[in-house]
Amino acid sequence: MIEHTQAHSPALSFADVSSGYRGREVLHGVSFTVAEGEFVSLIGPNGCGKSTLLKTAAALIRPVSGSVSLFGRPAERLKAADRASLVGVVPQKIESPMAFRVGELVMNGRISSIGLFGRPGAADEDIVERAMIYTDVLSLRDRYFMELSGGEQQRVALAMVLAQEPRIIMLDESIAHLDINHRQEVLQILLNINREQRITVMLVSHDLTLSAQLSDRLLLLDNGTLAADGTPQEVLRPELLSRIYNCELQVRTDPWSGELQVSGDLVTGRRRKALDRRIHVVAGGGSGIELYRRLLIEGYEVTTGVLNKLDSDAEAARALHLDAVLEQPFSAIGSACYREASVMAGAADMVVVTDVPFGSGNLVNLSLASEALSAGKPVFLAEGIGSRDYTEGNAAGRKTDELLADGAVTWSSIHELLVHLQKSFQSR
Ligand SMILES: Nc1ncnc2c1ncn2[C@@H]1O[C@H](COP(=O)(O)OP(=O)(O)OP(=O)(O)O)[C@@H](O)[C@H]1O
Repeated sequence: MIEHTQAHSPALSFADVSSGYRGREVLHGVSFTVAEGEFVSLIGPNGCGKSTLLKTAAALIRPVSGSVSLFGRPAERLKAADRASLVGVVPQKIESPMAFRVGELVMNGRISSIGLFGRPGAADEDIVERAMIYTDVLSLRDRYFMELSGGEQQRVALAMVLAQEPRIIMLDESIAHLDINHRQEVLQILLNINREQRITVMLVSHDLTLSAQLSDRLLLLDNGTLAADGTPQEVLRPELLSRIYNCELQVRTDPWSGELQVSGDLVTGRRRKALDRRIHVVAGGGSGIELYRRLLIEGYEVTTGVLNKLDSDAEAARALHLDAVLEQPFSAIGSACYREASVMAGAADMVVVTDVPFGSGNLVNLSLASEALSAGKPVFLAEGIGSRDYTEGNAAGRKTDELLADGAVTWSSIHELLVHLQKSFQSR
């Protein structure tokens, strides 16, 4: 253990940290502290910045602004050996030179203590052996690391970090490849060293139920900002999770254990029943792709148009086998295509307008929404059409105001839209 760490400083502290990669800021002004001895899980959707946060915490990435400290010491000023005695990281992807055998690699965990050119003593050998026994990799000692399975590699990486004897261990989805037996064992090891030796643990996990079960506290990241920081009860709120993960999620309390369980809706029957619900989507410029995908996954029939040929939404509609009305490339929508789309939208149960920009060429598509409202069909408009209005005299904005006055409803995320659609169908 190194000297000079502050007695009562947090194990990890982020103060207004922005960080990322060359030309790409991923974390934006993140602040939190982790007390020594806490077990914290870092959760959030793919790409929200969890690994980047871990790398920044372990001083592998230097923040663009703000400061990171480990046990009261500025992370960027720590020497490599000091850092290794404070932080051990089990990464998501493990890279190791081909020629390393497992035993040598785990012994590498001791380098910060014995020095690069020092010889391991009996105590080091014992620590390494213990770490390998704990993680069940002793029998792999003479195998080459790169020849091991994903789960075996993860256990060796954990053995190396345990041999390092750091004061905080960070694991980046490191249990994802483990079978259930080894997963339980690894989690138990982490819990034991956390409870018995007050080693701080920070775990990145996509398993929200498991995170709640293990952790004192959860940090929820959303798009590089901290959306919530609190106990599992405080953070695992269905509305918050559904908004951030952009899908419908439920949180239940297990009546026997009192533990929180997070789940989504899955249709698990052998044959999914067609919903027999048709949505016409007014899109363009790529604004429809994600919506088409989500509506199809939810079981809706989807039609779309009028789009221009070669538009990315038109390409997506073709790839997804959607019925679509297509105008010539780079041309204003003509009356023949409009009439065709009007028939198509007339056959749908509801009309959805995406956050497509409107100009004089596609303004007429908004009339599909007016027609649907006149026919008594629900219409859902992406928020902010007025701010993407490139028509003369703000025609799209004015048309939107009319649609809203006539009963159209706005949506700001696909998840919110899906909830609207479901409610509308239920109330019909
Ligand atoms: N080396 C890199 N260079 C440039 N961009 C990167 C690099 N590593 C990650 N990114 C980008 O930074 C963003 C955040 O990535 P990060 O790996 O931190 O997310 P994550 O929350 O850990 O995701 P996941 O749950 O999918 O593992 C992503 O958009 C990713 O593409």
